[in-house]
Amino acid sequence: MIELCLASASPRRRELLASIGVDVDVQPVDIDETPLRGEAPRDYVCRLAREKAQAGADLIASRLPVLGSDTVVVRDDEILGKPRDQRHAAAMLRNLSGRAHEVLTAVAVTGLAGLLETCVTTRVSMREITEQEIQAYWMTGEPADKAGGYAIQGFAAIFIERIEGSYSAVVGLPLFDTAQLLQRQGVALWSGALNGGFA
Ligand SMILES: Cc1cn([C@H]2C[C@H](O)[C@@H](COP(=O)(O)OP(=O)(O)OP(=O)(O)O)O2)c(=O)[nH]c1=O
Repeated sequence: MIELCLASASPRRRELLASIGVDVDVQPVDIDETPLRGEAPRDYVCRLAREKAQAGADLIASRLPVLGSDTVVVRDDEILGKPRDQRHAAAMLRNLSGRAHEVLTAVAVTGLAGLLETCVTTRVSMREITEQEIQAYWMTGEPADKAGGYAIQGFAAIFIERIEGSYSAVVGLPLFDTAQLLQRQGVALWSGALNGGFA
């Protein structure tokens, strides 16, 4: 039974939810993703997750809970979203090469319990990446639709030395924290966890 609407075009988010037993109706939304002047990265991702969830709720006819989410890479307080083109992607990877950065993923869920939200920070350490690797990586097609221009779940795994935090959050949805929000909204997870935690 479908118990959740996913306000997202991201196949990763749909697959991550399926992995904990949550099938969704998909309702992509189109919101303005321009940061506000002086907006802190954390405030920005939280606002976008909320706006996606609310835009989804406004579009659907049913009263299903609606989940919106946003992921950004942050380096020295600068928000790195999706690359505009190859040059931009290369510049992002040069900036991340040989250092640690943070990945922020916010999740918001509308429902009977009101609008619930959370934001998860994961620290990702990358080894140094050569110019040749940067150019070759673009050709894989992977960077184009990913925050920071890389995919930890893909070829970029060979660049990532260590993470501290949530792997699933880097891929697009922190599963532990998301499960807690969904249970508070009464959404059933895999069958053994129907009423887990917050019943
Ligand atoms: C850092 C990183 C990001 N990503 C993805 C997660 C997000 O899908 C994407 C960041 O863009 P988002 O704007 O968060 O999401 P989206 O445009 O894919 O989907 P929607 O707005 O419709 O919900 O980057 C990875 O898949 N792997 C990674 O290692």
